[in-house]
Amino acid sequence: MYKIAVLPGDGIGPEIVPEAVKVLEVVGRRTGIEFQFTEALVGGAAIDARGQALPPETLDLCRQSDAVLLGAVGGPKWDALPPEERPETAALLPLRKELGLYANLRPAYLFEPLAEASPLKREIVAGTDLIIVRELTGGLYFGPKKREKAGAGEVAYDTMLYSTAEIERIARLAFEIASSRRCHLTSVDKANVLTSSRLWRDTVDGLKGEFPEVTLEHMYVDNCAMQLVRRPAQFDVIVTENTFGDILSDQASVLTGSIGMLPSASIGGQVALYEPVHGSAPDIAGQQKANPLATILSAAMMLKYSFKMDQAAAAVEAAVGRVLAKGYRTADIYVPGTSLVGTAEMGALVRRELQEG
Ligand SMILES: NC(=O)c1ccc[n+]([C@@H]2O[C@H](COP(=O)([O-])OP(=O)(O)OC[C@H]3O[C@@H](n4cnc5c(N)ncnc54)[C@H](O)[C@@H]3O)[C@@H](O)[C@H]2O)c1
Ligand SMILES: CC(C)[C@H](C(=O)O)[C@@H](O)C(=O)O
Ligand SMILES: [Mg+2]
Repeated sequence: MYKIAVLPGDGIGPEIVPEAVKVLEVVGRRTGIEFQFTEALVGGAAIDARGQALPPETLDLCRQSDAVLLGAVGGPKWDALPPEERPETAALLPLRKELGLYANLRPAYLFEPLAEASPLKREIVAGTDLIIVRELTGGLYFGPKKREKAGAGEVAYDTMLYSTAEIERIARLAFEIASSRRCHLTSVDKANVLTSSRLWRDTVDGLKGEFPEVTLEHMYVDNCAMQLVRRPAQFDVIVTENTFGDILSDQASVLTGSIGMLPSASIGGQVALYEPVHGSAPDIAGQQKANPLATILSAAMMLKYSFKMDQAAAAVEAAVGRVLAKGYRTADIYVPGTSLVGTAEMGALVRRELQEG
């Protein structure tokens, strides 16, 4: 039996997360493995109900679970709060930090039927199958920061701070992942300007000898942003700093048709956390327009990484592929000639394929 903490959060979270939970229920029935789901409050929903973005009982539940499934947090309702009380900084970042989730894996894979859904030409996106290994508990997000009065105005700073140990553990994981894939690792930094990037580059270089089968290249982040939309097929595994990885993964999502397609796994601690790359999408919340596939594919990553159920994970991915091949699309990936469906309908279609497959 596996215990799964379910944190729907805000905006479209309560619409997409149940679709992934129901997919896991089908997997449970088919494999005979019991999943026990317990829901908890996080983000704006927790601020409203408990006055705290990350209530202690939510953190305890996560710690006592075998895996965490999260929707998204934040939205305009809580935007006026001071930075330290916002759902993003008071719930999501501490949750990742508390659980020790230093590695965030963000695969960007193009399901072939979606080549038409990308605004980029088919010839450009063809062959997109990369994974961004984003450092998640250090860097610019977590270094010393301050905002204070200075003369007539104010000054503010954030610090991109890394230790050798922090870089080594994320880089080693990225080398290992590259080694299990197409053996090409791109380390992305801004070493022409940033001191922390110099340490990043030197540390990554220091691990090269342990992975002779992997070809390592270094790339500046600005060039990487350009190369991603020029020739994405050149990438296999990208390892990078927290903020760079955040930005590059949203960009990579466009290659796959939509940000509604990108799953993620945050690993490194006792309990891993799975969430779509996108946010709470307030502009479409409550309308059954959200694409649940990123969350369903995040659940597939849970099966693979937390429960070592590789076959079941592949079955979920294949079911998603078949639904897309049959022409069903949520609004974000819709093109004329395909069949427009809502959030719950898309979830039900994946489950039907899974049951039949
Ligand atoms: N992990 C998280 O919890 C997380 C991640 C990113 C942003 N956020 C928060 O979410 C809020 C909104 O942020 P934003 O608008 O910059 O980013 P967003 O990812 O929520 O939305 C960006 C755009 O993508 C669309 N989109 C996102 N997910 C989609 C889906 N599943 N299906 C279809 N369309 C989808 C939205 O409708 C919107 O047009 C903010 O408060 C932000 O801080 C949270
Ligand atoms: C909401 C925000 C703090 C978060 C991040 O930057 O990590 C989000 O953008 C993400 O990509 O998960
Ligand atoms: Mg982001």
